[in-house]
Amino acid sequence: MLALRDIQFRYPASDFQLAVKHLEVRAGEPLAILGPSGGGKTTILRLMTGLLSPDHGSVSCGDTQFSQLTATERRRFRLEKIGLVFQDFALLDYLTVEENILLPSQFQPDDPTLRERANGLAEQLEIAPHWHRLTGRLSQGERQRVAIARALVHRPAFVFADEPTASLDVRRRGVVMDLLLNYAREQQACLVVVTHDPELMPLFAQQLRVEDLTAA
Ligand SMILES: Nc1ncnc2c1ncn2[C@@H]1O[C@H](COP(=O)(O)OP(=O)(O)OP(=O)(O)O)[C@@H](O)[C@H]1O
Repeated sequence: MLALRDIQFRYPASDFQLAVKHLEVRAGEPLAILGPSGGGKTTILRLMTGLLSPDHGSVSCGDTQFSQLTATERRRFRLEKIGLVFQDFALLDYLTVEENILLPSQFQPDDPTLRERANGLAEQLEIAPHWHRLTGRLSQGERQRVAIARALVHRPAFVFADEPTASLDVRRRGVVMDLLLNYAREQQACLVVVTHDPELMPLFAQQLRVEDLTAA
């Protein structure tokens, strides 16, 4: 379970602030984060993943509370337990699709099934034909799907995706959402998705509107 308690956050030298009294995301009960541009969706995702630290309150992923970890321990926790799809994908564009998908899992204990799983995800996400191409030479939609494969390949217990369908056509939006939701259900993972897409709302057990957080 992901839990946020009594969170207050403000960027240094900025008026923007967030407050979250209490929020829980359980396995199998995916959360959608909604709100206007600049409303704080990415900020709350960064708080949930330990990339930002709140000024007050606690964020826990399972038994792990980020504030009790050193910076190195947080990085390791993210590598092992979290799958993160960034809004700008955060790919290394001088590497191939294969290298981008498998890179984060290089730092984990040897898992002989990883390559097979990476191949399977590439097939499902329809990026297998690009396997040996540099991601810098792919379209935005193709790059977005590489980022999704990379986020899921190591079977993380927590998955966070920032507008993971923003660059995709309608059919592939469906493919990606099915993949994320099925993954969360089958692996009993916690899933949080930032989205602007109202059509996706019925797919989520919970919804969080950032407008409700900034007023506090
Ligand atoms: N590093 C930063 N320092 C100061 N202010 C920031 C920083 N990053 C974001 N902000 C501000 O915080 C607010 C929330 O930004 P955030 O990126 O969380 O919004 P968002 O809802 O994800 O927006 P979008 O839908 O456009 O991606 C914005 O007003 C933004 O300008």
